[in-house]
Amino acid sequence: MARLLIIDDEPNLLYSLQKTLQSEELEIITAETGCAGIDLVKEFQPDAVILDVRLPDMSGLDVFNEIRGIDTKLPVIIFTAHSTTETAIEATKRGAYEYLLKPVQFDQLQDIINRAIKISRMSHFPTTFGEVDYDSTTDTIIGRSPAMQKVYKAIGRAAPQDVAVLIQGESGTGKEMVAKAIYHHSQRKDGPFMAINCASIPDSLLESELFGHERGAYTGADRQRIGKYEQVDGGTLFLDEIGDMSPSTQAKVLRLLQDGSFERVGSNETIRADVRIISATNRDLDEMVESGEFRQDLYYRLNVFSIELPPLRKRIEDIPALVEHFIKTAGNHVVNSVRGISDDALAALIQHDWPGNVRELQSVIKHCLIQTVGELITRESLPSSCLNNLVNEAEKANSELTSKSLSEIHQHVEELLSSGEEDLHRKVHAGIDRILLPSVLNYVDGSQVQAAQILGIARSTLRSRIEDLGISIEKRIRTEEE
Ligand SMILES: Nc1ncnc2c1ncn2[C@@H]1O[C@H](COP(=O)(O)OP(=O)(O)OP(=O)(O)O)[C@@H](O)[C@H]1O
Repeated sequence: MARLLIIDDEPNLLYSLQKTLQSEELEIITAETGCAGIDLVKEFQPDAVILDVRLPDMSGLDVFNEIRGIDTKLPVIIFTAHSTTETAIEATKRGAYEYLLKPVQFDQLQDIINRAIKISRMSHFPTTFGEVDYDSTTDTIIGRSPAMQKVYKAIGRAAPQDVAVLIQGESGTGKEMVAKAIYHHSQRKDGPFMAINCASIPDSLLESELFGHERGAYTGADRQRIGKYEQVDGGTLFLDEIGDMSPSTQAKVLRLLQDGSFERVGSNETIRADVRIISATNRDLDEMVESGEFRQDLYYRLNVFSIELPPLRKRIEDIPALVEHFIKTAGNHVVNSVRGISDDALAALIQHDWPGNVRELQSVIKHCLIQTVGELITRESLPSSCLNNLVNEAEKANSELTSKSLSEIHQHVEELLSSGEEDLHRKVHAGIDRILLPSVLNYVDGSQVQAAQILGIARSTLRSRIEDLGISIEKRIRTEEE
């Protein structure tokens, strides 16, 4: 369960925030003074803090500085009134996560809290690979397939070098986990970490989110805003879904990567920041560069080091370990008695093609934990989406049976080859057509129109094959009784 500390001297506000925000996933702790808040940061180690800039015993900025001294990575959301926005802006320049004007809108607050908690967890809890330690708070990348071993080596090589890294792979393959692992194994691991999902923010707001804006820069910009790039100075910025950036944002990000400088939207002042960029995308950037949708120069800058995450269907040997891992970890959220999976259920999971990759497998296991009554996940508790492939497998088996019956043809080809015959294509095809064409024609009572349709060839082709092979057609005339 995540923890949120709210430091505000208005008891009514504390009460209503506690009532509305408290949930099964979020515990709320409150303090009415700066000193009490600082003590709670030490004692409870919250995942995020909401801090009012005006407190009875200390200035908000001093409280913020103290909190930073305890935990540099703890996201602090500042509450401010119009009269104290300067202090809030100053705190954001020093790395506060966000500031919000009172009275706050609940939806906006909820969204910011969720994002802050996510960032807090990403920057506090390391990601490792190899052995899993279920007693610790580390997040482990599971998989020992050769494809994943390559990924681990790449993380090991990329992390200590202070260069841009581009992570590519289909959705749900673990790109965010890899980004986190690179950060935690880098020289900047004690510095700030921020993440922006370029696809989830409307393009008009993305530039402002990244670079900030001046008051009046555009309609609705009623106050200055500090961008994430400025806030994360000295740290690491994870740009997710980079393929979704507009050409104008691409141009600005290119400049950042070239000389580390940028301007807030609506300002001429050039700001410099020292930020390592890790980016990720599930889109084919090579193709986007070719079609002109993505700048080639930016692609080169982002792609100093590249890591490709393989789709799950190409590393099916990792499925048993992932299933075991998700049974153990998803069990923290779902009450169940499941200890393992039956062989036929596991076989079905291995045969599925996993378009949603590891994320899909994770939610399938969660589904199974709810559906399963006993200790083993069985085939009956799998969602139908995982069983579709079994039908396809059965079809494949049927076509394999047919090919077995055609093994005589194979033998015939071998004989023709060893006896030095020529014109093999015509001869072998004639053999097949002598079986195929009469069967189909017989099936449709001699109708060449229907036979051509079933065979998937032109009527004229069918006619000339019939003539070439001298096939006689028995045309049956249907009687009324039939
Ligand atoms: N190898 C792995 N071991 C354990 N868990 C994994 C692994 N790969 C992915 N996951 C889990 O699957 C989910 C999706 O992973 P993640 O968000 O890193 O994928 P992604 O590639 O960034 O997806 P998207 O492109 O949709 O953003 C997460 O819950 C993550 O913990």
